[in-house]
Amino acid sequence: MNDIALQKKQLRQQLSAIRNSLLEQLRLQQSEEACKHAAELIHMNRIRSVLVYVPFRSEVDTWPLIHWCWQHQVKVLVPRCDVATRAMILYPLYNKDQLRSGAYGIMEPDDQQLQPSDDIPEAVLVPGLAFNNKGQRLGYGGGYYDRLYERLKDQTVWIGMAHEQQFVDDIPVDSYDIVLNFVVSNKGIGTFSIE
Ligand SMILES: Nc1nc2c(c(=O)[nH]1)N(C=O)[C@@H](CNc1ccc(C(=O)N[C@@H](CCC(=O)O)C(=O)O)cc1)CN2
Ligand SMILES: Nc1ncnc2c1ncn2[C@@H]1O[C@H](COP(=O)(O)OP(=O)(O)OP(=O)(O)O)[C@@H](O)[C@H]1O
Repeated sequence: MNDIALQKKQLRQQLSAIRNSLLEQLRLQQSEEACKHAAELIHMNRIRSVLVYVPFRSEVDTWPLIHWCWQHQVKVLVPRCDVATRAMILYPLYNKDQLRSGAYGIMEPDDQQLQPSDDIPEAVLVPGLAFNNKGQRLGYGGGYYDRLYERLKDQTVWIGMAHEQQFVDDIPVDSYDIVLNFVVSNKGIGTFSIE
């Protein structure tokens, strides 16, 4: 394992422990606040479609934002993992019943009920373990969002979703890692690298 890979692994362990230690009530309250800020950002930028992750483990809970999007005619897309190629396939989601348990135990679009979409979302909400104020981010190591980044890069707005406890100064990065345009947390909206 190279140096950066090792550093990523250590930071993952450290930050999963921090995120998992947040009490449920605090996590939900912070998620509500982060979703409110994300909705402001979507509204201000007149974004009409968003790729939203379905939360698992102790991630920022995105359900309040999904409901907000449905109420405000913002199209919601959710990803399904193709584990063999580590690609994500995007599906429009209209209600909760269109999800079923999928790869890694994450709720995914049920392909018996839904058709994949070729739509390019105008924004992508990115989950993660650690974020910093340069727009860098550390995920679980599957490279799923990095591959999507390679595919969509400048065609969409990249928004990290964080609990305030997930901010760190330095994140080890490789050349293929996402650079986020915004990181939204319960504390508000952080902006980076906007051309
Ligand atoms: N809600 C949500 N959906 C998502 C992601 C995410 O981070 N959050 N992903 C973002 O990419 C993808 C799933 N990626 C994942 C990658 C690895 C593991 C996982 O369980 N990894 C093991 C460690 C494996 C190892 O170190 O070899 C673990 O954490 O125990 C889970 C999800 C796609 N969907
Ligand atoms: N664009 C890409 N094309 C092919 N492989 C890639 C690409 N981006 C990343 N990878 C591979 O994916 C693996 C995981 O990368 P990394 O550790 O940065 O994941 P991560 O960003 O934490 O995970 P995720 O995006 O799933 O949350 C690495 O082995 C890397 O080589």
